[in-house]
Amino acid sequence: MVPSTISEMWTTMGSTIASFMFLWAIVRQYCPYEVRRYFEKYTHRIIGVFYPYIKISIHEFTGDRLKRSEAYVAVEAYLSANSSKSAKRLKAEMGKDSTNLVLSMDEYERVTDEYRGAKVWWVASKVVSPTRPMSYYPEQEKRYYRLTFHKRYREMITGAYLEHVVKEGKEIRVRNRQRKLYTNSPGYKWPSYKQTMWSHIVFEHPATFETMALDPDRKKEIIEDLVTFSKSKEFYARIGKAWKRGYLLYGPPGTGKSTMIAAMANLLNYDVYDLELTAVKDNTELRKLLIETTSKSIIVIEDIDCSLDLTGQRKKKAEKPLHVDEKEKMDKEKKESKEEGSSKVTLSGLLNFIDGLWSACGGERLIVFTTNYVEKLDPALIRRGRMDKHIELSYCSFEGFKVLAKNYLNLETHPMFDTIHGLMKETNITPADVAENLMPKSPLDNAEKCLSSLIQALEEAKEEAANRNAEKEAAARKIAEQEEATSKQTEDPIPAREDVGRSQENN
Ligand SMILES: Nc1ncnc2c1ncn2[C@@H]1O[C@H](COP(=O)(O)OP(=O)(O)OP(=O)(O)O)[C@@H](O)[C@H]1O
Ligand SMILES: [Mg+2]
Repeated sequence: MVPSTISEMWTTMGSTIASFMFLWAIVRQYCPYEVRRYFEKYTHRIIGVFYPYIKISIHEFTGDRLKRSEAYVAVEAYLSANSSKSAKRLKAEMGKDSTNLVLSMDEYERVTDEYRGAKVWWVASKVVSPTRPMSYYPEQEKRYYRLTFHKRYREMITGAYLEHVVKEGKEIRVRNRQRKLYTNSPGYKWPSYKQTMWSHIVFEHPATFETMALDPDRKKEIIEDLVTFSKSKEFYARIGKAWKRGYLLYGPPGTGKSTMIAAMANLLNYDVYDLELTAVKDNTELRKLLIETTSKSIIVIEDIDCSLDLTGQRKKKAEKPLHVDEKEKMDKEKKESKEEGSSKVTLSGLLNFIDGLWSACGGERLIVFTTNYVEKLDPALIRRGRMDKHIELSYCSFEGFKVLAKNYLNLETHPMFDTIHGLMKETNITPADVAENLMPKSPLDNAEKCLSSLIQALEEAKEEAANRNAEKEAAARKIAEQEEATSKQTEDPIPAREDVGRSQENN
C-alpha cells in the first residue's frame, strides 16, 4: 500500500518503528543471549545498508589503561576551541594563568564541524560500568568522543580531517597549557581507573634565569644546553637514545637549586613532577609513577642524599661480620621500618627509573636531582649518561649580587658596591642570604638601608669565618702537640740500661 498523504506516511513510519521496538523488547526480554546477538548483528547490517553514516569512537583510555589516549586529549583540545561557539551546553574550567575561563563542550553535547565542504558531528559521551557486587573500586566512567560523518567523505575524514584535528588539538594544548606542579600522593588506590598516582596544582613559580644570581657565562651555557635539548627530537632519534637528559644540581643550602628547577620549567614551558621518593612503596610503584608522567616535563628528586639509603653504604655495612646484638638491632630496625610502611625503593630500582627501558616512554623529559652533599652519592647514580650535566651552585659572586641588586632594588650601580665587592672576595655568603638582606623590610627602607644591612651581614660572616678558622687552628695545634707528646713517649718508653747505670755511677 502506498501512502497517499504526508500524514499517512508519518503514521506508517511511526507504526513500523513501534512494531520494531516491540519486537526488540520481546527479543531482549525472552530470547537467549545467542538469539539476541544474532538479532543485533543482522539489525546492524540492515541498518548499515540504509544508514549512510560512519561513526568513529575515540576513547579516553585505550587497552593498556595506564595513560590517557593522546588522540582523546588532542580531540578534547580541538573541540574545546572549536565548539564553544556552536555548543549549547558548555563546561568551564580555569585557563592559563588563572585569568580566564576556558569553555568546552559538556557531556552528551553534540557539535557540528565543517571540513572542505563536508559536515561532521562530534558527541562527547561516557559509559558507566556498574560496580561488581563486593567490588572494592567505585563505578568506572569511560569517556569517549564519537565522530559521525557521511560515508561519501570516508577517505577525506579518516585521513586529512583527523590529521588536522590532532595537529590543531596539540597546538592548542601547547598554547593554552596551564603548567602543573605534580606530587606523588601516598595512599592512592592502584589500579583504579580514575585515580592517578599524582596530584597536582597549577605551577606558578615566578623564577626565571634572568632573575637568578649566576655568572652570566654559566647562565648562558645552561640556557643553551636546555634549549638545545628541547629542540633535539630528531637528533636523539638518530643516535638511538631516549629523549631525556639528567641534571645534577649540587651545592650548599640556599644557593638556588630549587630556584633553578623553577627557572628551567619556565624557560622550556614544562610541567614539574616533584617526586617524594620516601613516599614510594617499592620499585614497581616507582615505575608506575614514571609511566604516568607526561612528556615536556621535569621529574625532580630533591635532596637525593636524604631521600633513601642510596649511598651504597648499606651493602658495605652488611658485608662486615656482625655481632649478635648488632644483628638483633638491625632486624628490629628493619621490622620497625616495615611497620611504618617506609619505602623499599632500591638503588637499582632508581637506576632503572632513570635509564631503564621504561624511562624511554613519553620522551622530552628532564630528570633533576638536587643534593647538598654530592660526595655522599653512589657514583653509579650520578655517572655521565645518567646525570648528563652536573651543575655546582655555590656562594654568591659579585656578578650574582649585581643581578639581585637589580631585581630587588632596581640598582645597577652604587658607591656602596665597592665595599660589598671587597667583602665578597674575603668571605662566603649564599644568594639566599644576599636576597634576604636586600629585601626591604618596611616601606621606609631605601636602597642604602638594604645595602648597609648586606654589608653588616658580610662583616659578621667574615668575623664568624675568622673565629671558626682560629678555633680550627687552635684545635689542630692541640692535636699536633698531643701527637708529638705521644710519639715522644712511644719513642722513649723506658730509659736505656746504660743510661740507668751511668746515672747510678754519678750518684
Ligand atoms: N642563585 C639565586 N638567584 C636568585 N635567588 C636565589 C638564588 N639562590 C637562592 N636564591 C633565593 O634564596 C631562596 C632559597 O633558594 P633555594 O630554595 O633555591 O635554595 P636551595 O639551593 O634549593 O636550598 P636547599 O639546598 O636548602 O634546598 C630562594 O627563594 C631565592 O629567593
Ligand atoms: Mg632546595
